Amino acid sequence: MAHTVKGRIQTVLGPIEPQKLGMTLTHEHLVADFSIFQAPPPKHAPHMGTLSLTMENLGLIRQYPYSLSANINLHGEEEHMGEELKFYKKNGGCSIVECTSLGLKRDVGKLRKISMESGVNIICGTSYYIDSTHPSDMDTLTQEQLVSTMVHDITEGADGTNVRCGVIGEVGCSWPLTDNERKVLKASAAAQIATGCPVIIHPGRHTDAPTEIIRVLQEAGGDVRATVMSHLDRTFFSAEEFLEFAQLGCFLEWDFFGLEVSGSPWQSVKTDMPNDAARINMILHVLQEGHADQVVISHDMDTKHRLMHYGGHGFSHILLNVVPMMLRKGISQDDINKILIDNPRKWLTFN
Ligand SMILES: CC[C@H](C)[C@H](NC(C)=O)C(=O)O
Repeated sequence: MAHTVKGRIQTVLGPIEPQKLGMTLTHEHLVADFSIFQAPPPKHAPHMGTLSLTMENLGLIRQYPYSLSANINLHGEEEHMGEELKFYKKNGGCSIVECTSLGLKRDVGKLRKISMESGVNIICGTSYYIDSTHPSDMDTLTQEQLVSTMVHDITEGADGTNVRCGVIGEVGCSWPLTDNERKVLKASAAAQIATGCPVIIHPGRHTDAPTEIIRVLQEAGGDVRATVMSHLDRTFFSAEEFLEFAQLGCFLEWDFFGLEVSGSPWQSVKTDMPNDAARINMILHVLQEGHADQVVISHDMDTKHRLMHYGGHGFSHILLNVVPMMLRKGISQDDINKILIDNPRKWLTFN
């Protein structure tokens, strides 16, 4: 049967009607390996790389989550992920966009199993992550070959299964953008044109990166209004930067809710990671300037220590802790519904 998903949303269990999507986290990981991000240990704990995830070590791990090799590979956590998603559903959550793309050890068969067991809709991703995770033959792969891989993942199935991808992304970009990442961006735009599938981007760590990426996508014919720019809470640091970028018309994503440690191996001394209150304050400002239809939020769960099983905030953090703080800070329930329900639904519906 022809692949007919126009006007619907493609989950790992098949297409659904948009009104079935419900409350949605737009940038998460359930099955992925982020070992490429292993960071050096702090001087006071030179051997932390081989520690176990225990209560005694949790304080150290929360400060240096990417310095512990056991913390940055989510494979093998499927049972705990299933328990997390059942709790998420119990708290009103309905759907999750799982943004593990090629280069992060995606396994859509495991995602299908987690979705079946938890009752939570999962939307999985295609395209390629950052340059350092590209396949060894990326230099010789043509843009047409990249498009073909993405279109196959969307229309036939990924990883040798019949599980079809419902987003193109997260598409990985470094700073500066490499030639192969530029090729992948153009291929992602072409795959979007060919299938009507939405796009989600991981920008490089520079305030100029998001705008450059949008320009590349637009020049390749991409639909900016069906595109999410991720990680803006670690990329923009002033209201002016957010508001100027919002004029371009894509979705803006704050997706590190629950990460409340000031530092990270990649931030400079001038770009401290915000806490949740600072994220909400900036979102409130963007809403007040008329961009309520462009905001989406998530946790970007990419390490074990953030799971409840290991003493973390879990996938229900936004619903249980962030939403009440948003209301206390003056964000209306209508705008919260836009952020968690309406905007994800508009973004994820195939054109
Ligand atoms: C998986 C995301 C990257 C490790 C990194 N995360 C943070 C918190 O900075 C990023 O590039 O966003």
